[in-house]
Amino acid sequence: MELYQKAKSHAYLLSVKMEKENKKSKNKNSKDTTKKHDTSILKNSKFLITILLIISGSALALSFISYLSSGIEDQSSAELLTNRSADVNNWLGKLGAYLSHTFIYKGFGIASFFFAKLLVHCGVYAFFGIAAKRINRVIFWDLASMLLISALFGFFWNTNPLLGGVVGFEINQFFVDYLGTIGTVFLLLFFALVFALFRFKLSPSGIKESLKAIPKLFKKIKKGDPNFDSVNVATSSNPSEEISSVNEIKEEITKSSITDKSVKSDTESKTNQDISSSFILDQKNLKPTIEHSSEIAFKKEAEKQPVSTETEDSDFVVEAAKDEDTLEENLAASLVRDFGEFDPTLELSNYQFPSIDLLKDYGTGGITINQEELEENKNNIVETLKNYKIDIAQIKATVGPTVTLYEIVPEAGVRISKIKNLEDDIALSLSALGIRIIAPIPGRGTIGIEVPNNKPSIVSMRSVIASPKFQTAEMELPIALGKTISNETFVVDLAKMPHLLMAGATGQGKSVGLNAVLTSLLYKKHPAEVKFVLVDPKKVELTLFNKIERHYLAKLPDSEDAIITDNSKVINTLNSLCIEMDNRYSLLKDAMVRNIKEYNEKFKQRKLNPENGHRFLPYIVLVVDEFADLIMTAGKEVETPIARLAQLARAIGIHLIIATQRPSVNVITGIIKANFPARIAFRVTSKIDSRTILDGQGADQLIGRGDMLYTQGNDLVRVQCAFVDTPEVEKLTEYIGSQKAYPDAYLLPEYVGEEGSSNLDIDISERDSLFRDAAEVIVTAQQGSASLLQRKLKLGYNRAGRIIDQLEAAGIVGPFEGSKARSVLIPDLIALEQFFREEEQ
Ligand SMILES: Nc1ncnc2c1ncn2[C@@H]1O[C@H](COP(=O)(O)OP(=O)(O)OP(=O)(O)O)[C@@H](O)[C@H]1O
Repeated sequence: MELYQKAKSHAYLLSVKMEKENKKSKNKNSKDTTKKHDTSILKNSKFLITILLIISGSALALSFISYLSSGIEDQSSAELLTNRSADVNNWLGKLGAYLSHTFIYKGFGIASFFFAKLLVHCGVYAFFGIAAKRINRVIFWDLASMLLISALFGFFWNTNPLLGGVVGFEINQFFVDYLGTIGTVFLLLFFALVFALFRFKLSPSGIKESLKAIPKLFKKIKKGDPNFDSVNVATSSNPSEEISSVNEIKEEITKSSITDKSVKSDTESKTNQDISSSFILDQKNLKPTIEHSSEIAFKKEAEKQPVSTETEDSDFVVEAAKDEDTLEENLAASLVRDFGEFDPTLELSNYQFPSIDLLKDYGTGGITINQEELEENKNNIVETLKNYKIDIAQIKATVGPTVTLYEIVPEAGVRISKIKNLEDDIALSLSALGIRIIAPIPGRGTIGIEVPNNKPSIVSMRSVIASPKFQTAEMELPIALGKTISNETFVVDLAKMPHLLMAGATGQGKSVGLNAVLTSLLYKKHPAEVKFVLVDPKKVELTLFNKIERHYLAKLPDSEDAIITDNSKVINTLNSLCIEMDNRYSLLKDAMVRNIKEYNEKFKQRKLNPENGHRFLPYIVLVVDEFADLIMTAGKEVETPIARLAQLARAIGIHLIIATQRPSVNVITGIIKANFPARIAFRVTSKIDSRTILDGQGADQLIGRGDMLYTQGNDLVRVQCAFVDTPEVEKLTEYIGSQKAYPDAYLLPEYVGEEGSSNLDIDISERDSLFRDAAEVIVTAQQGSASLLQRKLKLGYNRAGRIIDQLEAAGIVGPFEGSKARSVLIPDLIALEQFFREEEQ
């Protein structure tokens, strides 16, 4: 029975999904028909423009040729554009003569051909829909060529005004006036060199290589190397040389093929001859330009096509297998070249990171050292130890924001455990709370006694955010937790932790700690890079973050608030995160990478196709403010997904931060503890609690108000947590919230839990209050779909799904039918009325 119900709920889910997709495609279709008309007009006009460009470019080239051949004759008539009866020689009439005269004589000389070429080039590019970037490149280089060639002709061949045009002449006059003739020569040569270097991407090493290649080329020609292909020839500098050498090679190749394959049939040698003759014909057009080299490559491709040879036996056809085409250039590389790397922040490219001024400066500026206090404490420590016959060789104090560390080196022969046992006695003599003895301090060879300062100073969030250590941190998810005992900013990477457990008695600074974590991430990460899932059973602690919902928060598709305060919704969110985790793992598997960092890197380099479901993956940080409360109300239902996420989510960028007041073993269970190596302990009330959270004592000796111990599996570090007050968080979230945001919060995958599953034996008394209305909607529309109910009755997904199940149980709609909507078993409203009346009897 259970199985049947499960299968049914699954099938039902599918139907709802299909329904949605159908709806989407329908919407799309109706939009398409309205848009179709517009797009066809657009396409036609685009096509007309491209044709116009090609035709006008070709016409311009023809008129230039005609102008150059009939030349000077038309110069005067060109002035007579208004005179209809005037005779002109230009093939394109008066307009052709006028344009040619303007471009060639008054303009750029024969370099004006570049203009005609430019028109044709742009037309062809636009026709094939080649990226605007490449068209811009062509325009730039053609205009630059025009100017340079015009200037060169204007200077070196200034006897004929048609070569350089007025522009070439004027440019040179200008330079000659200011630089003299020799200066102008150098300048022009310099420009020509710069042009050659950038246009043809020549480099000194490239030129050297080409020079070196020349002797090899000759050797190959002499040997008649059949592998020597025409593309190599195209790079040689002298075109006439190329043509003759290519012909030589062809002869060589034909000769060798004849001698090698003398046994071949006549028909075959005929084919060879055909191919070689077409090859030679091709080489006639060969000039050392890029266009020609690609033409040759194209010919070669053509030669690769299957060649079917008919032998004497007409039934026997020999077909050579076609070679596979190879991609000349890596697709991803060409995409990156054309569009640049993918930028995840592009959608909110104007997003301004919050400035440090939003945070309050608590005016402490640093630590105030109280010499008297230091001296007194030192004497007390030395004296107390002396009372127990422990002599000290050396003592040193390091003043931190809340505690001072006294490092002592005992005389030789003193047992360390002896000092450790004196913890309470030292505390008594210093009459201070929270004395902690670290014996020995790992790696220092000393014993540490931490004594709280009389006047602790507040570590402001502002000071830690502004610290170079945080600002320059090269971490994925840097968190500035506070300052260590030696007053150094303490920055950790949440991505490395990979999950964080926070515990401490009430009022000891957990909420401030969570705010410090979130603030750090807000200062360092763009909204596209990190998303928060906030669970706040206390309902008041994290509400301020509501303002940044559409920037930084993630939520379930059907939930209204992004911040989850209702424990029953947490279960759905956690399960949804598990689905997101599974989805991300399959994306990673598909991309053949091991973690989110590599995946995003690959995605940025456009190596992953968004059409295959790939997308930029932001980090997801799940924050639970009161975990004990969750465990109390939901128990295993919460523990299982949390444990799953904790075990597996590290590689795919989901990190958990869990805070709890009660670090007892039934809250922080073994399975959770095992997966949370990074832990923060604020002050706790008992040694047992300290042991639960830190696997050792120490947390019970803290002094509270943000004094904490941090461990990542090995050493304990005492840190004073940075303090960030509610008004500061409010300012910060207001600043971010006032900026342009995404249309919605980041949507997690849909999850329908137990409550959404169907139960066919639904009791009439348990029917939804909208059951009757829903039945009417369904019968009127004759379509049994949950999304219809959602729309018409403005219901949430789960409730609509439940009503559909009840309708099925009542026999109003049929069972789930895959992609189709469920059939409606009652034909009209009258029959429905009848149905209800019968049911009531
Ligand atoms: N890092 C800190 N520096 C200075 N004072 C602090 C710091 N952290 C906390 N405090 C003080 O302690 C008070 C209580 O802190 P907080 O609200 O974070 O405790 P909590 O552990 O979240 O308590 P609860 O579990 O009852 O919510 C704060 O109002 C503040 O005055």
